[in-house]
Order: sequence, then C-alpha cells, then structure tokens
Amino acid sequence: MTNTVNKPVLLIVMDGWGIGSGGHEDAIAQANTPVFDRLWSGYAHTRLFTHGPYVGLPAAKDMGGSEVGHLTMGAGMILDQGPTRINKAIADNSFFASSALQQVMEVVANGTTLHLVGLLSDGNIHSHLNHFKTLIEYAFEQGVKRLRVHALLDGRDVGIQTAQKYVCELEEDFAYINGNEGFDYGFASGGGRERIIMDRDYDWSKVEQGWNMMVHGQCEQRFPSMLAAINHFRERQPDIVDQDLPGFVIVDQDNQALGKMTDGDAVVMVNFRGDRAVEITEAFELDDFDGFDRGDKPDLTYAGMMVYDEDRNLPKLQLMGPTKVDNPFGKRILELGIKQFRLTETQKYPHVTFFFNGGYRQPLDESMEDYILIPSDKGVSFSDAPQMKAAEIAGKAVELIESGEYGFGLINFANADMVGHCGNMASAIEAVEAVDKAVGQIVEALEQAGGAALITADHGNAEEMLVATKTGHEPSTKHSVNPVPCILFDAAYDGSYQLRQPDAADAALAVPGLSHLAATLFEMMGYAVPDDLNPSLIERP
Ligand SMILES: O=C(O)[C@H](O)COP(=O)(O)O
Ligand SMILES: [Mn+2]
Ligand SMILES: [Mn+2]
Repeated sequence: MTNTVNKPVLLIVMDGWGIGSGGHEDAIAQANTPVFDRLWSGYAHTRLFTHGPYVGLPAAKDMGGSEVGHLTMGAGMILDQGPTRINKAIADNSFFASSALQQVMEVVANGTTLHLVGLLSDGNIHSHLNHFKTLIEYAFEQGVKRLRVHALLDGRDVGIQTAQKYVCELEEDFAYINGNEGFDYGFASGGGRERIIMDRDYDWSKVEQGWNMMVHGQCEQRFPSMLAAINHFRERQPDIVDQDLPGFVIVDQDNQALGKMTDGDAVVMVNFRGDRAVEITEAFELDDFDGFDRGDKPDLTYAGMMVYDEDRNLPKLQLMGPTKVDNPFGKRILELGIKQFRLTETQKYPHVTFFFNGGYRQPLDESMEDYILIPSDKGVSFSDAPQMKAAEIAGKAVELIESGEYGFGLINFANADMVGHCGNMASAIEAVEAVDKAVGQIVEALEQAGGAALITADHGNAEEMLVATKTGHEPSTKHSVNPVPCILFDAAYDGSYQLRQPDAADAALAVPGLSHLAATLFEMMGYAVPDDLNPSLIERP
C-alpha cells in the first residue's frame, strides 16, 4: 500500500452484518455469500466489537446501533455517547440545571400540562425508560400538577412484545404520584414506532397521524388505557410486533381524549437520537412547516433531549448539549485535500452524513464532498423487498470509482439491518445475498482501479434472527452484541500484513473496534496516522 490518494479507499458498511453462531437463527451463515467467503479467506481480516464500552455506551451489554457505530467510526476514538452523557448528567445533577429544562418547568408551573413524547423502552438506541422516569419524578418534585405521556411502542430495539412491561412501570409511578392531592399523571396516546412519528423517510402521513393524536386527540382507535389498547390489537393479531401497533388515544368515560395539547403546555421529546425525532420536531417548531396541515396549532414550548439537527439547530431548546466530535474523519481528509463521497439509500442517509460527521449534515466543501442519496422504497415492508437499493448503490459506486476522482468513499448497505429488523428469516437471507452481490461488484471495480476497502459493519442484526425465550424461540428484530467482520480488501495485497485480532486480555481501548477504523484508513491511504486517533489495526511482522 503506497500513497493511494488518487486510488480510491473505501469504507463499506454492511449495516447489521454480525458474526453469529452459524446455527439455525443465523441468516448470514445460511445465506449464500461467495464474495464475502472469498474475501474473508483471501485478505487480512479481524473481528470488531461494536457494543457497550467499545463504542462509549453506558453498560457492558448495551447493543451498538447505527448512530453510535458511525459516530465512533468517524471520530476514530471512543467517546461518551448520548445516553452515557445523559446518565452522567443525571447522576451529578447537572441535567436538572439546564436552562432548557428550567424553561419547560416554568411554563408548566402554573397548572398547564407537561407532555412527554418518546420511545417507551430500555433499548437505549433512541431513548431509555429511565429518562422518562427521571423527568416524571423531577416534575413531581417540582410540583408540576399535570403530566401526559405519548408513548411510542418499540419491539425493534427490545423484545418483540414487551410494551406492557414498560407501560406497567410508568403506571406504577403514576399511581404513586396520583395518590397525592391535586396531581394528575397518565398516558395520553400510543402506537407502534413504525406506524407513527418515528419515520426517517419524510413519509409525512406517519407524522401527521401522530400529530393529530397527540396534539388534537383525534384518532378512531380510542381506549380507556394503554393495556386495553395493546390487548385489543394483540387479540386480533397475536403475532403483531409492538413496532407495528396502530396508533390510538386514551379517553375518559365520555370518550374525550385525556391528553390533547393546549396553549401554554410544554412538550419534551425524550428520544436522544435525532434521525427519527427530527420530523416531528419540525412539525412542532418550524413556522414555515409544510409537511402536512397541522390544524389549529396550539402555542407550546417544545424541547428535545438533545440536538436533532445541528445545521438548523433543531430543536431550539435542548436538555443536553450535542456529543462533540472535534475532528471527524471527513473533515480531517478534507483538510488533506482528498475528495470524498458518501453513498447510501434514504434509510441510512443520516448514518453516512451526520452520524459519521459527528454532527454536520451538509458537506463542508461542496467541491470536495459528494453526498449521494438513492431513494429507498416507500410504502413497502422491507421484508417484501429485501434487495432494497443494493444494486443501485453498487452501480453508482462503480461509476464513482471509475471516475478516478475520489480518494475516499463511505458506502452503507442497509439490507441486513433493515430486513433484520422485520424478524423474517427468509427475507433476511435474501437481504444478505443482495449485499454480498453488491459488494462483489464494488470490489471488482476497486480491483481494476487498484484501490482498497475496509468491508465491515456497524453492529450485528441479521445473524441473530431468533432469540431464546422461556418456552422456545421467538423472532428477534433487534441488533445483537456479536462482533462484526472487518476485511481489508487491497487490490495489491501480498500477504505482508495482517489485522490485529481480539485478545481477551486487552483493555477496552485495545480490543479491535470501530474506533480503530479511521486510523486504519489513514494508513491505507498512505498518510501518517494523526496522534489523537485510536491506532490502526494493520500489523506488519
Ligand atoms: O432506528 C432503527 O431502525 C433501530 O432502532 C436502530 O437501527 P439502526 O441503529 O441500525 O438505524
Ligand atoms: Mn446500523
Ligand atoms: Mn438497525
């Protein structure tokens, strides 16, 4: 590997492609992957850790996700991620001192309602139940009399039918608080995260439905309680995954919605991750919003757990400051004069842009950075279209490689992850095979161009399509904590180097992980590795 500034070096992320047991739950082992098998056996490779301490998450067993994975790859070091920072701020009380939270508390001090909106689970990918509990307990201590929770139900970052567990935990808190004179806390609305609000493909109908439920109390599905709603839908469709539960509102005996939003109320979006929180935030915050007709929009104070769009500073009120990456990979290579591209389909667009950039969405220099987005299929379940846009992405990648213009490119293939989240084994196998084929085309073009690529994943998913339950197995729709493959494909590979292997005795910083990829890429491109990065994985005898 000599200086390859005019030879392309790529980072190819096969989202959700982990190394599993090889057993009956492993869609990757069951798929036919001739390209991957050839690369794994013919080139330097290792296994990377993508969860817990290896990516700056709070607990040893916290699964990785796309945000933390891409942020860590781009940072080239392990940084405290959003949930870690929030937990530390709660522990040292600085969380409660933020001017955003104080403004929210002032607004509701004289009797208006505090609404909490967010993903109700402990998946720790977009949100955490403890953050709901912390805000509820704090509101109670501060004497806030009326609080409503608008709960997005998960089943995608946690077990497929676990919503009732989280609902019951909050119901217990509400029962305790409501035992005090004058307090009125409870749920106001709910629905599966794939059906309402947490869209990331500008399918405004999903956001609109959630808006009408939460803000106006409008929805045909009306129930006296969360559990009544969940049980109703499960009776009709016993295998329905929580993420797909239709939206509903909670009503009183007169069929009146219990938690409409009215002038003077405050709303806190509890999710910390931005990609699926930004659309509803636009609806709450933008004066010139045109996604859908918001009806009579009440005068509300809106705050988010964190920043969801740094370029536009959305939302205006943020309970926590952003996770700062001072010198992300894309910016560093820009300063070296290396032209770069980012390429994926809509579902993973935030991943290759603002997650990898540690904040910014738009190119810093449009003449040196091309961010290419291929529209994802809309209105279909990805389990019915598991090939997604893999072929189109590969075609575009080949064109970009052949242009000879780029020194670096980041590509994300969504299939193994997005189809993995559907919990359907046959579809996941097809998804994996589509990625394998697409990677094969890119590798062929790199071979012609004399380029190189790190072929890896941000976390596992499709290699664990079933999980054990007390009585057997059930589909798994979430990420895994398995390691992921990392292959250094190099057209000029002569066997003279290897990639560092995981060693049980290593401390977290030394275990091969996503934080080592930036330095590895620098070495592949023939540049000195900046001192502040976690070291390259390339080992020469
Ligand atoms: O948002 C999602 O689809 C899942 O919660 C996490 O998946 P991702 O981290 O791979 O995007
Ligand atoms: Mn991912
Ligand atoms: Mn995922």
